Amino acid sequence: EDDKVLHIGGIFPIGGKGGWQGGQACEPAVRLALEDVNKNSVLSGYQLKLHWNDSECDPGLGASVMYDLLYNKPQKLMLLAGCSTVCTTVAEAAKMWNLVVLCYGASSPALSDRNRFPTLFRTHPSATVHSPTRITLMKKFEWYRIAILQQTEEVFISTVEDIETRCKQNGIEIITRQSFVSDPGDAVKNLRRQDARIIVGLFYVVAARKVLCEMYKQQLYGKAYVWFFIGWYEDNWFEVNLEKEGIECTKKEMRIAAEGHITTEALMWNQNINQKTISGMTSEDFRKRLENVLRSGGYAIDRHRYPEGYQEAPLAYDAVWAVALAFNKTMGILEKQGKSITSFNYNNKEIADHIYSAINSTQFLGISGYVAFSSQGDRIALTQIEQVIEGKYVKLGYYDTQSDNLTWFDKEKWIGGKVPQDRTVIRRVL
Ligand SMILES: CC1(C)CO[C@@H](CC(=O)O)CN1
Repeated sequence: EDDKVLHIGGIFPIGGKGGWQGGQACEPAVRLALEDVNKNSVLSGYQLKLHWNDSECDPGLGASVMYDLLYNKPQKLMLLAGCSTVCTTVAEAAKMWNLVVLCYGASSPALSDRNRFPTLFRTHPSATVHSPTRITLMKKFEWYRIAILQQTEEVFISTVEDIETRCKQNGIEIITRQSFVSDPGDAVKNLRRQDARIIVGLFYVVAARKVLCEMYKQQLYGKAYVWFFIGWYEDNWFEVNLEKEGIECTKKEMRIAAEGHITTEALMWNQNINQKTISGMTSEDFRKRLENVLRSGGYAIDRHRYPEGYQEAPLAYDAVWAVALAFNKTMGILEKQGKSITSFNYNNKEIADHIYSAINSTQFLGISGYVAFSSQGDRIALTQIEQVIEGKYVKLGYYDTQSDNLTWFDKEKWIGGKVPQDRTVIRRVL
């Protein structure tokens, strides 16, 4: 009967053009999670039911979807959302309805602000999760003089602020910070003028192709340079869409410029592919189930035509488990007080606080690896380091920020046969 059902709202970026349409794979992943949670009776007899709509990754449309969900019965106990812009809008408003918001696809560092977003949690790591990894590598290879090249987008601006803070704490000098809106030509020229050798690049993949071609044209690549790029571009990003995007370099030139660059990214799929997670599935089991659901949704998976959000799908799947485990914990506590979670309403801060503290302390092994939240609601995640060696990405190691532990495979290759230096070394001939 209906009173054994717990209702939640969902806002997925599916249609539209701007930003990230990751709801295409994340909504199917959430469907799988609801199936599993309801089958495994994680909620001791209650069923979890989702009511959702498409935000197109547009904050205005996301807000109207949220109002529809809140002003139409049944009452929702919390909201799932994706895209940083939509999560910013939804999470800032949700506190007025005493709703926890769980974001499965939001990387913006700005969302770690508990004053603006008091009820926000995210299974998607903040973009700042790369920073301690980059710093660890700089210290490992003794690079204490670095430069930053960034696209002027909010997510990269707040990421650079985080890098600057950590560089200061670690005695690493940032000799220059160059930014560009869409044409990186002048910014790359300024890097050369300042004799930058170790450069952290922060931009979306279309801008990354423009940077790479500029690097080639201005000879800012090869044995004397180390570039840090973001690791979540598609694997062959530096060889595709060249004509379409008016890139003036050939595939060969792009490969030459790309050789040797290092990437950092947050791990979104549990790397131990035979390890059973809380659902009983391994991450490989999940991959097979997800790909079947996507095929039946019309995606050409076998031709590697994945929908957007495929990479982040485990974050959406695990978000539902986090909600179910938190609700189960909350119901246990409320029952002891002779209360019920179904008596929650948007003005009931007491039950909202129980749900908040239950999520805050929820930890489990999910498809995306160990799931736990920081005091700002951020996902605690591992990062992976790779390097392009002979045109292909090779795993160099993993980094765990929590324990400051670097797992290194000693696979790195330097074009000049030795670790590039962070500055021109004048050899004094005596
Ligand atoms: C790794 C990426 C692509 C970063 O942006 C996220 C979307 C967003 O932050 O709006 C999705 N995942």
